[in-house]
Amino acid sequence: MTQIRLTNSATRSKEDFVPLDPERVRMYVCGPTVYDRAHMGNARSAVVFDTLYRLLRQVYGAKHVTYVRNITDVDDKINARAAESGRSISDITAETSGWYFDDMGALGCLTPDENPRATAHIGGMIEMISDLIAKGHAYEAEGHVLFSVSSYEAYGALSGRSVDDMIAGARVEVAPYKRDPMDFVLWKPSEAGLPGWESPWGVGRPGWHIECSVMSEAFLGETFDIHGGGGDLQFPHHENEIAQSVCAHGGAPMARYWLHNEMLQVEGRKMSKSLGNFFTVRDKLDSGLPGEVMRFVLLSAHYRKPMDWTEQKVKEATAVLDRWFFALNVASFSESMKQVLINGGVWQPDEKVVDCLADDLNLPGAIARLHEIFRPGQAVQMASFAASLELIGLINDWDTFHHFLRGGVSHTGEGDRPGEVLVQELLLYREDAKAQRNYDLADRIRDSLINAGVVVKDSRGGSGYELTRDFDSSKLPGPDNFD
Ligand SMILES: Nc1ncnc2c1ncn2[C@@H]1O[C@H](COP(=O)(O)OP(=O)(O)OP(=O)(O)O)[C@@H](O)[C@H]1O
Ligand SMILES: [Zn+2]
Repeated sequence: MTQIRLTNSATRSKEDFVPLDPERVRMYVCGPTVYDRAHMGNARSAVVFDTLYRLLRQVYGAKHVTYVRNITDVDDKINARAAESGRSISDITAETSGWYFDDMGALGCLTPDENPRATAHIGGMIEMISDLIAKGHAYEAEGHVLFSVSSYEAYGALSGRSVDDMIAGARVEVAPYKRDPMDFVLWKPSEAGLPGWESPWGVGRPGWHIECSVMSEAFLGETFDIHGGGGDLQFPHHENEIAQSVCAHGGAPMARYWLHNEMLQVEGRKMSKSLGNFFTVRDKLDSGLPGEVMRFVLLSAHYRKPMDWTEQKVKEATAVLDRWFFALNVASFSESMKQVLINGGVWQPDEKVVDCLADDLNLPGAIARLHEIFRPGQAVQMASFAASLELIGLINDWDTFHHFLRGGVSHTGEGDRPGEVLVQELLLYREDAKAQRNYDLADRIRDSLINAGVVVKDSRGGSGYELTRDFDSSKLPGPDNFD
């Protein structure tokens, strides 16, 4: 089995990934606060963890991986948006989360196995908060419940900072009801007009951090394998999640591997809603940019390095995908042909691509390898090439594939001649036939190619071809002729 290695923020080192239970690999990722369209920075996080999810499924089997990503649908930014727009909170959160799934889907992200909403877990939050109070890790003050940071010795271990550094470096809200400025809110009172739930501390609503502790436990248990999110969440959000979970669970660790994606930047600063320096995924989709191109741009940098979004990168990604998708030839890799290739054992991602991904999600390396193995017209290689693209989410279904080519991205392949795509299709079809030991069919396909002026070159790795000067595409039969 491929050994995955991951850089664990908690230990600041690259480690062998060993799941607690390989039959049930568990990952939790902090999802969106739903009051606005996702911007390209949010998309980077979603795409990175989607790619990790795909790798885990490849290595451990799709049935053996559980991916949970929450939806924060209770938050003061949502309340503010509702107040200024005159719309109801539930309208806004329902619409925005729908957008999120649509937009991330357009970027080839699989829907996580569980997508819990904070508001469906308020009961669990009240329970965990009561438990933290009972265990002496939290206290009530003026209708608020606060987590007492001094009650948890390891506070700050994830970000590797001392409490003093944290106070200096963060905008810590000083409030009269806090015993210590680092203490953070688990529960706060809600005035009329704001969302509120009955609790032992009066009508109120949860602070942000508690939802992730509660929902990860609900779906993944007290200790699970991977916790992910953007590097901007490492402190204080993840530090606080750990404090809550570890203290509620009698010292059991929360997640064993903490992964953080670096930020998508605009001129050196984090793309963010609050700075206003963002564009949304939807803007780009509406302007006609295919989701595959956006995903490719996002995958082209290492997830632990900051990256800028530039038009040059978009141009390059478009040119590469255009060449790749054209060579993969739309028509021949039909879903049924793919099944044939799968059954014949031909549809397997390239081993070195998998190895690159397993090495702390080295996507630039994986993409370099894809350039290396790109062999238009060589069926077996192209099947493995396509399976590799599928593994990193660049091909999801064949409709997406068609949509990309219809998306007005013109073909830039060098030197292709009319009918050449059909030659490639027929060669692929012949590879299938061989994989199924239907040599009679394979020979008939070869003869028809020779008849049209194609030199078929068989080698151990698959078949290549050359077009002679007499090549006449009108003499080629369609794959259907062989049914
Ligand atoms: N510029 C960025 N680059 C990479 N990931 C980001 C970026 N901005 C936010 N994220 C990540 O996107 C996910 C969803 O975050 P969320 O909806 O809370 O966005 P946000 O942080 O509120 O956005 P903003 O900072 O723009 O207000 C989180 O995992 C967060 O770390
Ligand atoms: Zn979280």
